[in-house]
Amino acid sequence: MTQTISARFRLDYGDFRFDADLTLPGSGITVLFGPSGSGKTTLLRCIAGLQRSPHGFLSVNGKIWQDSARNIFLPTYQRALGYVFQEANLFPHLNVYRNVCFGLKRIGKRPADAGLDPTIELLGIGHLLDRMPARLSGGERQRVAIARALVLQPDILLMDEPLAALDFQRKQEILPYLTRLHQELDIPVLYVTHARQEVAKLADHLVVLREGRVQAEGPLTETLSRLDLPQAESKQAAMIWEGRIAAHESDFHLTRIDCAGIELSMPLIDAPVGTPVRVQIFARDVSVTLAAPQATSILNVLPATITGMADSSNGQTVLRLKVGSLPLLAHITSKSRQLLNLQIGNSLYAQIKGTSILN
Ligand SMILES: Nc1ncnc2c1ncn2[C@@H]1O[C@H](COP(=O)(O)OP(=O)(O)OP(=O)(O)O)[C@@H](O)[C@H]1O
Repeated sequence: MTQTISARFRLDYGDFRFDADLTLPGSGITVLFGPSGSGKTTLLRCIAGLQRSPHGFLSVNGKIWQDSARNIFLPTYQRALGYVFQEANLFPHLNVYRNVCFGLKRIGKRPADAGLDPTIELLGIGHLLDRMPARLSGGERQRVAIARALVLQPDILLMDEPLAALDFQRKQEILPYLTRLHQELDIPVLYVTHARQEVAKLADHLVVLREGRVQAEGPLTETLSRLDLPQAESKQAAMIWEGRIAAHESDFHLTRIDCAGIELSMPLIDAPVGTPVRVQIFARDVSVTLAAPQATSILNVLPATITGMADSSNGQTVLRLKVGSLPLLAHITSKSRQLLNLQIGNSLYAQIKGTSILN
């Protein structure tokens, strides 16, 4: 069976035209990113069959859900999908347990057969089963909504800004559950967000939409390191590295992590050695030096090679570096680039302040 999602949709709303042709991984989290009105929800709605693209094709891990050329269009209820919205939309008159089990009757499954217990455990809602929705926090409500979608054992999970309605604190509470979901779920998840923290924590694959078209698409680090996209120049430009906790230096409140053989020092992470982590390194926090500094306060000085360079009109240059096998972006002034006479292929050192790296 082909473990991919093939989606081709063309839609005309008059002022807005949506035209996308995507082949996405059949597992992991694909984040749909893009400005307001770029077509992220439209894409999810086409996948769900809530919006019918007259010229469309959709297959999800080998199952054809739409093929306009052959006049195939499965209505939403025949598509094995879970859809989680910004608002949890729980039934107010049913307790958590009955909300979670609500859709099971329709698909003819009993709770035990639907893998209810692991889902409840995964989302940490076991202690809430008797509660009514009015007595749940926003984050708990969303966890229930995700559980309700997952017990249906869908072939794909669609999540449209599931954290957008939550305040900062609630977001921080729910993110670890989504990270677990990410590690344990083997169905594909399409996840719409505007929030870079969610991209950093959750994305395996990134689709950047702009004005109804796919501007870029690919594995996370590959896409984030593309210099031809406006995001490379933005103040928020960052690279995500995956690694494991190698050691703690508790006296200094530091943790050392190992990312594909590269060791980084960063602020203490409260988790055991060996725990997988994702760290975010902002391009604005990376500087370069041609010679290894002798005495520096900067803890992370990493041998690197320049693999790409782009000057912007505002006197800034974006460098794409390779550190071992990992890509890294650095924002420097175009003046520094000129003074150091930097060229593609040069070897140098990337310097990253330990305190600037985010977990
Ligand atoms: N049913 C519809 N009829 C006409 N236009 C529509 C319809 N649905 C969406 N649009 C238009 O399509 C465009 C894309 O909308 P969509 O909701 O997909 O964007 P989005 O990227 O999800 O935006 P946001 O981040 O604000 O949620 C918008 O210009 C919107 O006004």
